[in-house]
Amino acid sequence: MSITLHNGPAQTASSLAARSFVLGYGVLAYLTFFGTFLYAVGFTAQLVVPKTINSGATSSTGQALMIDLALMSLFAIQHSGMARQGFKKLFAAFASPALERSTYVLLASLSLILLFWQWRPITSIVWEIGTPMAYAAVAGSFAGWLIVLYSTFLISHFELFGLTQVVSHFAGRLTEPMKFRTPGLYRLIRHPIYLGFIIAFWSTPTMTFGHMLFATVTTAYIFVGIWLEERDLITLFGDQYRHYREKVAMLIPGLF
Ligand SMILES: C[S@@+](CC[C@H](N)C(=O)[O-])C[C@H]1O[C@@H](n2cnc3c(N)ncnc32)[C@H](O)[C@@H]1O
Repeated sequence: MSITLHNGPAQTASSLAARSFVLGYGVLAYLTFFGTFLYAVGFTAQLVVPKTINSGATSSTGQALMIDLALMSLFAIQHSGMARQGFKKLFAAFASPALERSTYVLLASLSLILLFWQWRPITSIVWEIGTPMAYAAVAGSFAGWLIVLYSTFLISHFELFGLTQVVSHFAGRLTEPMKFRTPGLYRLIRHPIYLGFIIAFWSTPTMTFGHMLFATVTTAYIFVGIWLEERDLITLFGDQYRHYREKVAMLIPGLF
């Protein structure tokens, strides 16, 4: 639900220009996210895109390890830091809150683009699966990406990526804070988006050391992200989230 702001009949040209800027910025951020998402599929599955997790400039294993860990750390710091309520309050003191989610999405996408561009491959093989199981592994990875995308729609895709906020701002309405939702997969597990990522990153017919480093660090980061996110969700939704956490598994129904 949204609330209409009473701007009066004489909306000035400058306020229209400001609202158009916010809208354009949000659309640009969304398109950057969507392009980055599609590239991420190709990057990890090594399909279609020019630079993948197993290609690009080669360096010594030690150097590659340091560069890749630095790139993943940069993403983690940006992604987790800006997602916290404290940062959101700080942002609102300096800029329109309508821009907050889009800025978060834009900077997360840019740090991922940097990672894709500068990622150093480490191509020693950890496992290699022959056909027909190789096809199953590729299908598993695509299933993971589909779970991610589908789940974003379950909890409000366009709000998650900032478009709802900038469209509401353009229309002169205040958007209400994001609601707590538990449709579909969210009735089975609390974090289907993160589960989708884990499946997408680990399900591969050829696991190189570099790919395994990426999958291991991102999986560990997801567990830290869950801990931080659930702390915020309890602050925001209190007992509603506590009861949900008691009843619904984190990632695997019936296990944990
Ligand atoms: C990248 S999404 C990941 C959501 C969830 N952890 C998952 O893996 O499906 C992170 C955002 O979703 C929000 N969120 C998490 N669970 C939610 C729910 N059940 N309903 C609405 N928003 C949720 C968090 O507050 C956060 O802003």
